[in-house]
Amino acid sequence: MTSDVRIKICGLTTAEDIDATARAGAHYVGFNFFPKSPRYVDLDRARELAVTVPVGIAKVALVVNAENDALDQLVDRVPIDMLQLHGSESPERVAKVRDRYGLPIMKVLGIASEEDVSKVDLYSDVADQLLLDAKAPKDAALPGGNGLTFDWTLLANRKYWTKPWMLAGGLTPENVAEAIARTGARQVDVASGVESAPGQKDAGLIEAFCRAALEDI
Ligand SMILES: O=C(O)c1ccccc1NCC(=O)[C@H](O)[C@H](O)COP(=O)(O)O
Repeated sequence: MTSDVRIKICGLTTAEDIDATARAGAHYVGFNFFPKSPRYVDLDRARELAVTVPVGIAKVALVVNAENDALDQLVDRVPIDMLQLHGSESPERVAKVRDRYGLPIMKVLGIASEEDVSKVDLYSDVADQLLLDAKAPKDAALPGGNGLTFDWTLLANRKYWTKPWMLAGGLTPENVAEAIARTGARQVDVASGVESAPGQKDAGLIEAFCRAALEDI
C-alpha cells in the first residue's frame, strides 16, 4: 500500500535528476533560479530540462524576491506550471505576481516560532499553496536548501488551513516518514537531503526518499 503523500524534489540540474525523480514517483520538480545556489540553473538549462519532464509532474520555478523583468523572461522561456516565491515577498506582491502570470503560486514561509506559523493566514487568500520551511539562520548564505529541520511541534495546534501546504526543511530518507506522521503533512519537499554533495542529486537517495514518504506507516 502506498500513501497519497505528494513529493517535491527541489533543485534539479541534470537530465539524470529528472529521470531519477520521475522513476521514483515524485509529483513536483523544482528548478532553482537563485544565482548563489549550488542548485542554480540558468534559463536555457531550465528550458532544456523542463521540456523533458513527463506529463503529470508539475514543474516549479523557485525564485527569491524576483523583479518583474526577471520573471517575464523566466515565464517566457521556460514552460513552468507553478512559481515558488522563496523570499520576503509580501502578500500584496504575491497577489500581483499571481495576477500578472496567471500561474499558481507557492509562497514559502520560514518557520522558527508560533508567530511564523500564524503568517499562513496572511497569505491564504493570495497564494495557491504554502511551503513551510525551516527559517534560514541570520548568517546563512542561502534562504533555503540548508538541510535544517524546524520544531515540528509548532504545527501541532494549527487551525484548519484553507490552502494546501507542504513541509520542508532538513527532510531525508531517514526522517521523512516520521515528519509526515508527526505533522500530518500531505506534501513534502526536499533539496539537500537527497544529495551526495551540495547541488549533486543522488538517484539512490531520491528513490529512498520517495519510498519512505509514500510508505503507509
Ligand atoms: O536549495 C537552495 O539552494 C535554495 C536557495 C535559495 C532559496 C531556496 C532554496 N531551496 C529551497 C527549497 O525548496 C528546499 O527544498 C527547501 O528549502 C528545503 O531544503 P532542504 O532543507 O535542503 O531540504
